[in-house]
Amino acid sequence: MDAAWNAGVNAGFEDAETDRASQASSVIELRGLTKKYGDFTAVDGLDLSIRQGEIFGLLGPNGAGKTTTILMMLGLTEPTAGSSTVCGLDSTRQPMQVKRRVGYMPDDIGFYEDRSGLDNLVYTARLNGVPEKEARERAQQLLEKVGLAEAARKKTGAYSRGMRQRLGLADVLIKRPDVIILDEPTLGIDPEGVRELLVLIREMSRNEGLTVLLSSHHLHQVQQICDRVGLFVKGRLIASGDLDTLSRELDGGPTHLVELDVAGWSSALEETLLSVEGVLSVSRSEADALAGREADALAGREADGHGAPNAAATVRVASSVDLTAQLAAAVVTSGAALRGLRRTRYGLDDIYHRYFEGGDSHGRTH
Ligand SMILES: Nc1ncnc2c1ncn2[C@@H]1O[C@H](COP(=O)(O)OP(=O)(O)OP(=O)(O)O)[C@@H](O)[C@H]1O
Repeated sequence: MDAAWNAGVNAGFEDAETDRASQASSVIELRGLTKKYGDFTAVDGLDLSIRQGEIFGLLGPNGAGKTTTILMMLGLTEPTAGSSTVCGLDSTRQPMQVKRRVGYMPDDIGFYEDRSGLDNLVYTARLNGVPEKEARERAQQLLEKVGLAEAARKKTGAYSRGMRQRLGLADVLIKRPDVIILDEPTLGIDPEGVRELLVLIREMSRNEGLTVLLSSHHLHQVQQICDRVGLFVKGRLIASGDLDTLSRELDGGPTHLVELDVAGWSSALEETLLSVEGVLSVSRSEADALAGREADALAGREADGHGAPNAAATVRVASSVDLTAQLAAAVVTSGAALRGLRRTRYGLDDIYHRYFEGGDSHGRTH
């Protein structure tokens, strides 16, 4: 675990030149940003640049310091040290100006429950100085965009969680911000609702050049829409970059995964696969391993380490180079049958698991 933590890289800032180039177009610039509560350091010397139009995922477990970071960026809490600049404005000294340029959607977004979605949006627009007529027009357009046109006149108290989140997105967009900050935007929404909301966020960012900072502890969601991800643990950014960069930079870590459906799986074959040069780990999927044990038990076999001669298994082989051909050859030469083969990308969840939980991909099913 410690080694992994110490190996923490900041792939977004490999050298000073890249750093300067990113600063030139960066919309969010955090330098040595630190927040202490008494002796406790919630955010510890955070350096981060986010470029215009980028969707950046701040990914970390509960209590990592994501919300505290966001509050400092918005000027809602003062840093103990360091600086936060958003759209060229100092978050601490110019919080009102920052607020005008940034749309913030907290995880517990609140609306006037006895007013309609439309009225809530118009109210927010008016608060932000948008004239009444324009506010109504823009509210209607946004409701259309987020798929709430039909519920526009319904009281928000009767909205589902997913509808509230979509209204929340419209609410942060109504003042035409340059940046939107979404804190756990998909909390409590069903999978289909999550997918729709993420697609919407991405579309809006792409169409309107919006810079998006999305805080989440949901790996798959971040992976789906973010251009770059920062892994945030115990107040520190231990790595940042796109997925390929992260995979490459987290030194020695696996970057390739091959999934093999094998008939005739045995521990001898497992050894053979492990001995292929470049293989870092071989694991059976959990569901598959259970099914295998059941099959062995039904066949009256003891778990003697040799497995069942005809056992079907799906195994995941991780490596730092592409070994697809070698692995297929190893299975076939061993006398087992290769029923299927899939190359999968080494995912953010694998990286997350390795860094945040100190594990490896052993026995994982996705
Ligand atoms: N006002 C405060 N006083 C003392 N400690 C605080 C305060 N606010 C936050 N913390 C602590 O700082 C740490 C970071 O909290 P923060 O809410 O920023 O984390 P987070 O990554 O957003 O987590 P979550 O996903 O659970 O919201 C936590 O340990 C939290 O208990």
